[in-house]
Amino acid sequence: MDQFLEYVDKHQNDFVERLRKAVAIPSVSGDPAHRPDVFKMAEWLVEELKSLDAVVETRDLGKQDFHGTELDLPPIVLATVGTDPKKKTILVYGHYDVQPALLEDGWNTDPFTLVEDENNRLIGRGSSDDKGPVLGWMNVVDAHKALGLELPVNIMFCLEGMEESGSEGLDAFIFEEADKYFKDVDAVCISDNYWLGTSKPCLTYGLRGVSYFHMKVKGPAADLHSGVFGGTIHEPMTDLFKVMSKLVDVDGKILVPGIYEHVRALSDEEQKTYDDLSFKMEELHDAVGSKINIHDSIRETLQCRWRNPSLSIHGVEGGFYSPGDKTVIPACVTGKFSIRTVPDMNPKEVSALVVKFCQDEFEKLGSKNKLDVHCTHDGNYWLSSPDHPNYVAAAKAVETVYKVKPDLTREGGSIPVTLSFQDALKKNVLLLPMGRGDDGAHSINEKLDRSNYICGTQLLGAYLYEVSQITL
Ligand SMILES: C[C@H](N)C(=O)N[C@@H](Cc1c[nH]cn1)C(=O)O
Ligand SMILES: [Zn+2]
Ligand SMILES: [Zn+2]
Repeated sequence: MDQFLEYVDKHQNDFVERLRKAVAIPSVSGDPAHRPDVFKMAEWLVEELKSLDAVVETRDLGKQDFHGTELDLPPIVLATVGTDPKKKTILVYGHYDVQPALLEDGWNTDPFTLVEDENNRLIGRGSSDDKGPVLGWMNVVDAHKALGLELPVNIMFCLEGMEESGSEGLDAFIFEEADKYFKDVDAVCISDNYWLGTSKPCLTYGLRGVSYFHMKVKGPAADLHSGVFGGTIHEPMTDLFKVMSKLVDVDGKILVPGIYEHVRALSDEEQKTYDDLSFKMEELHDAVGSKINIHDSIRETLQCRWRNPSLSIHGVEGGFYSPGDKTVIPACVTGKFSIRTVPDMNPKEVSALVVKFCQDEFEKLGSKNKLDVHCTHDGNYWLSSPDHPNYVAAAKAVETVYKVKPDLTREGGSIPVTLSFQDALKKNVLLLPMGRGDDGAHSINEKLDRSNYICGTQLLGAYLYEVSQITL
């Protein structure tokens, strides 16, 4: 393992170049205009994996209905490095699509040009979520190939291009392939989340689920002049804002009746898991870039992030948003919001409660406009245990590379495929993040510190050595 660790350290710049090439492909899955780039990213990965002597194949997932338009779904990239029956097989999952990013959103540099700043932060969309970690696994294979070293395990890659847009088609694929492509898998490792703070690595054993909603209000046949029609018609945007304002209060409490009914009560045992975490309020302030926290204690803040549901309002499609003062009445507007779900909430029940509440609130307005509200995608929460040998192996790897014991964390974000792998393969799934809590995933100026990318590559490799030695 020492040879490998040393090689990674010495070849940092080669690995940064690999990340530069990946970031340069704007593989935004949520934007149909970028769909060809998502395909380009898949092709780039295929070539890169082949150059590492992996046996690579792609699987077509069919079509997506994108608001009435048919789009091709990007392929699943599958790759295998090694098939030695005497070795364990570790399945690594990651995604090659990214969130949207525009310079005018407030980025300091072009989001799809990797820039290293004076603090050795590698800035670019997808650097942390999730191109850096995906390339981290490839760097491990690369280092072994260059050194002529045998990998301690067989590695299987499963890379998707729709994670940021609901992972359409992936669940069915995993269940279908559980006894086929994935039949030899011994354990799963996913590097697609973040440390709690900025200084200490963590192992993550829980995720929130997510249910995403679109609420469309339409009335006039086309956008109208507000001077001519203002005050004479029911306005879609006014109706939308009225209903949206009923969803959540300023302290984050969700106002949809019944939504908290199945939220699991906090046990004494769970209470203890919030002690001794290396996270300070200042780190939260730094990550947010402001002191707008609802709760003053770390304990409450983390409970709200990890084990309580939350509702966030994301945006409005169809409204006027450009600079200047356009006096328009938008004809059709769609409000977008999501609920992060937790044990023991049920996505179908959540959806039914939300839809009924919005319809009831709209009804109360007495508007003649039309409302359509529905859940566009959902994914369940996931909760495991950090006691499994897969986690023990990862904790040893953290100690080898970082000389500290990792924090044991849950995550407020969602990776619905985690639960699918666990249920379909009946194997343990570990979340082993590479990036820091202040990386700004989904935000402007997303970054991955060079040290996290390089030590993260070492960590993923060290984990493979440790897991090869342990009885799972
Ligand atoms: C935690 C992971 N890196 C992530 O960002 N997941 C997304 C998944 C998602 C679901 N709908 C849209 N994106 C997230 O938690 O928002
Ligand atoms: Zn991600
Ligand atoms: Zn993401």
